Amino acid sequence: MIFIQALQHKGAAMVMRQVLDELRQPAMRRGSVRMLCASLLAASTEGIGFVLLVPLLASLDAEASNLPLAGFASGLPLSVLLALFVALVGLRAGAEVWRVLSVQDVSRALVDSLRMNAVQNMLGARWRWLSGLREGEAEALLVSDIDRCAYAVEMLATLVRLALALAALLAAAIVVSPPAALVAIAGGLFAYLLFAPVRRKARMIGEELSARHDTVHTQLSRTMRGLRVIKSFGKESEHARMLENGFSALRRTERAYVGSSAIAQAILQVGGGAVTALAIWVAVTTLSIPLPTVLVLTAIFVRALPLIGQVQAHAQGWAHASPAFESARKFIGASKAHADAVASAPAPEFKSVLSLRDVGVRFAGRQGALSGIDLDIASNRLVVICGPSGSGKSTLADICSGLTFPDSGTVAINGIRLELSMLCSWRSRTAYVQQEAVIFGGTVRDNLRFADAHATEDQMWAALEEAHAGFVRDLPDGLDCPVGATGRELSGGEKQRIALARALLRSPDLIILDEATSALDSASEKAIAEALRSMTEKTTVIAIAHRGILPKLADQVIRLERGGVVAP
Ligand SMILES: Nc1ncnc2c1ncn2[C@@H]1O[C@H](COP(=O)(O)OP(=O)(O)OP(=O)(O)O)[C@@H](O)[C@H]1O
Repeated sequence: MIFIQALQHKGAAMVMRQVLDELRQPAMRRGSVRMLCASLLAASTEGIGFVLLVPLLASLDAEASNLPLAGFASGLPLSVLLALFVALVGLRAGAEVWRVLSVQDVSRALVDSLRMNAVQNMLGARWRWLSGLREGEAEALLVSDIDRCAYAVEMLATLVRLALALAALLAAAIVVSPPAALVAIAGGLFAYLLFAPVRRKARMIGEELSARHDTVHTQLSRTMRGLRVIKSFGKESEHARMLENGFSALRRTERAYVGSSAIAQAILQVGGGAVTALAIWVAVTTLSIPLPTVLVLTAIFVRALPLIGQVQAHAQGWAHASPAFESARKFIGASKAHADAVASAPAPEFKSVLSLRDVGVRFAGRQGALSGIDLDIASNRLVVICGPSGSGKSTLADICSGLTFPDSGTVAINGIRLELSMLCSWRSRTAYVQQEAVIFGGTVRDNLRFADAHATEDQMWAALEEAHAGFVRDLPDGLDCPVGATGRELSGGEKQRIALARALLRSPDLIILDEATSALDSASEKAIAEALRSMTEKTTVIAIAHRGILPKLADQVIRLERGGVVAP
């Protein structure tokens, strides 16, 4: 019955299967078994404790010696019976501690495993799929959704414990008086069915709460990303109002959720109380059960009532948190379905020419981003790609760098066709610098070593000089100056120059710059453009640039319009 309730929301059976699949993994199997054993131990001690009440009453009252179980443990002095009782309570308390710790271990292990699974599959997915992810989608999933999975497991584990405890109490009631226990079961089932609409409403509010959480998360991450634009457009108060509306809608739903949970619990308590009263009335008036038995039964039912209330609360908690499993599994499944090509073959060194023949790229549900591209890019040249926004420049750069594999046509290096299996190897021969230069936390040195873990101090300074990033010498601690999120905030131009130095340290065959000089002043841009020109002695440079000095210095200018090459 408990699980029927827990499984009532849409697709819940599938989610339950997914959770059980996760719990069967070797890292969690032992913890899950420990969790189950502790729950069984706690539940059975509870049931035995109540059954022990019968000989306890029998030892106190001569009338109680007629009870069905009075003979059990007869002859034992009161002190021994009480000591047994205390031992059982102690055992139950110990089992509960063991259970809580096991649940923590399992839920944390599950979160770590899900998160690592999601991260690894995401990092291993094709760029084309990654670039199409909704803004903030992966972060929301990796941080909050996966944390909600731990909560769902805790809810489920508690539901199991409650189910076992209720089963033990029911077994105790059956041992004490089977007819009265049957009346209570029938009454309980009736009350359960009667209050189904209340539970349904509580579940719907739980689902609405999940949706509101997602909305607030998305609004917050969009605001954080757009702070500069919000401020420059003077939209601070408008945005604050939008967030306030989101927060208050969340609060209202949270209140409704708490209220509906409390009401559902209160109704369950009242219904349970009525069922208990009915069972006692039937026991005394119709079944003529002796008063001491009725007392023990009452104690059992009174203990069971709050447990039923807890079942309701935890089933709601599970219904609220378990959809996070579906999201996590869907994300992992999608990343796997878009897994990058396996790196099984080496790509040739770029010695003479990179050729594209009739290359086409089409994103799902869109017109082709590129079509019929025929190009030859000779090695050790400075090549500029230009064209209007959306004409396919970044897509072409992604094809050249091996981040994207064309849907049609071929790419060849020195006449050797680039196969899907060579893509990873080819990528390792290229370096990419994007417009929004990415600087990781840590020091300048850490950022440079990202490209080459064994780069020497001299190599790092040479790359920095070549990228016109001499300003690093003036930073406090130079190469060891903390930068990025954990340290000094660098300007857009400074970041671009460090990103360029990092790319150079990789000694690539091909270096691709996607508007990577856009944040520089004209003097720095000129200096870097000249540096790029001289870099062609050892590498090939492809730069996406709309204007400025780069197209003038280029050996080859490729102009794109609507996904096709046109005359420059
Ligand atoms: N991951 C994606 N999913 C769907 N469509 C995409 C994706 N990436 C690019 N596109 C679409 O492909 C077309 C070419 O995009 P691309 O980014 O290559 O153009 P671009 O010339 O670099 O544009 P811009 O100069 O504005 O950066 C555009 O219509 C774009 O919307």
